[in-house]
Amino acid sequence: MGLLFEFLDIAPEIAEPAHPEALPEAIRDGIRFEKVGFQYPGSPEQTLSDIDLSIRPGQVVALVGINGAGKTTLIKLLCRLYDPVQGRITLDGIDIRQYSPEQYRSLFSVIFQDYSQYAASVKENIHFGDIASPGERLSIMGAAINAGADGFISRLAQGYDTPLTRMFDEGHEISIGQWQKLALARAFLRKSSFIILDEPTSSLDPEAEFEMFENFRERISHRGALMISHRLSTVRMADYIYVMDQGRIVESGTHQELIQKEGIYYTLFSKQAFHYKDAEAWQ
Ligand SMILES: Nc1ncnc2c1ncn2[C@@H]1O[C@H](COP(=O)(O)OP(=O)(O)OP(=O)(O)O)[C@@H](O)[C@H]1O
Repeated sequence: MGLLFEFLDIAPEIAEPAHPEALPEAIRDGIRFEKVGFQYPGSPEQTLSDIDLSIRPGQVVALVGINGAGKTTLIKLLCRLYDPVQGRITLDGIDIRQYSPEQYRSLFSVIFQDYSQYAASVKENIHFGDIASPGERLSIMGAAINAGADGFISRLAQGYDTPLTRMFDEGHEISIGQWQKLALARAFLRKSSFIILDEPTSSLDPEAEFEMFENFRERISHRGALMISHRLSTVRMADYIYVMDQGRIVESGTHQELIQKEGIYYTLFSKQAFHYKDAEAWQ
């Protein structure tokens, strides 16, 4: 089933439309959530309410909020692992329930916090999960460069052929941050239209995080990106930020707009900004 399901062992019932729409060849407007509500089957309460959100091609969108706010649930609906109970989600104006679920999901590369680590070579760790045909694949090295992984890979004794983990006699252990970069390279390798990152930088030190997101917008090119992060330094480089609380979007805007508002976003990140000692964080 590809990269998307690497991390998810759930497969709820999702209906296949009788006459599916063809996916757009090039995405123009992107994804829109329109007044979306959701309740997990068997759950007594609504997990998402009244969600309005959009992700356009080439745009980096961030989702922030305290634990349990509903961020991962929103991603599950975005990737059509569940359908809304109210409202709708559209891709270029068409309800996503009108597309074949499998084709629709192929638009997404998702990296969750507990991304996979394969006891295999660096090269194999990047191209596992690639469901595109060989002719369609971007080069493994290109994807690694895009993910900021090429530097450490080229310093390994056998470069891209280096076996990873000590399960091999000559296997190398790499750091969590380096595994994270390989997961990002895996996402870049696929010709997906959207990259979804759920806490992508939790294990990265500030320097590695800076490398990973330096010129990120240019590196995603025409793709749309949605990231969940608890780190101000990651979130503030997004084009647009949604703040969630108890299943609702309670604030949205650019970093600057949200700081000026002095609301929930401001409160969430004020302690972190103090640690950054970085005046820019507040601009
Ligand atoms: N499969 C499920 N069935 C029922 N309730 C669920 C399920 N998964 C999550 N929930 C509930 O939905 C709410 C939102 O959870 P979700 O994981 O979307 O939050 P989150 O904002 O991503 O949190 P975190 O920052 O901790 O990852 C929580 O109250 C959670 O307990």
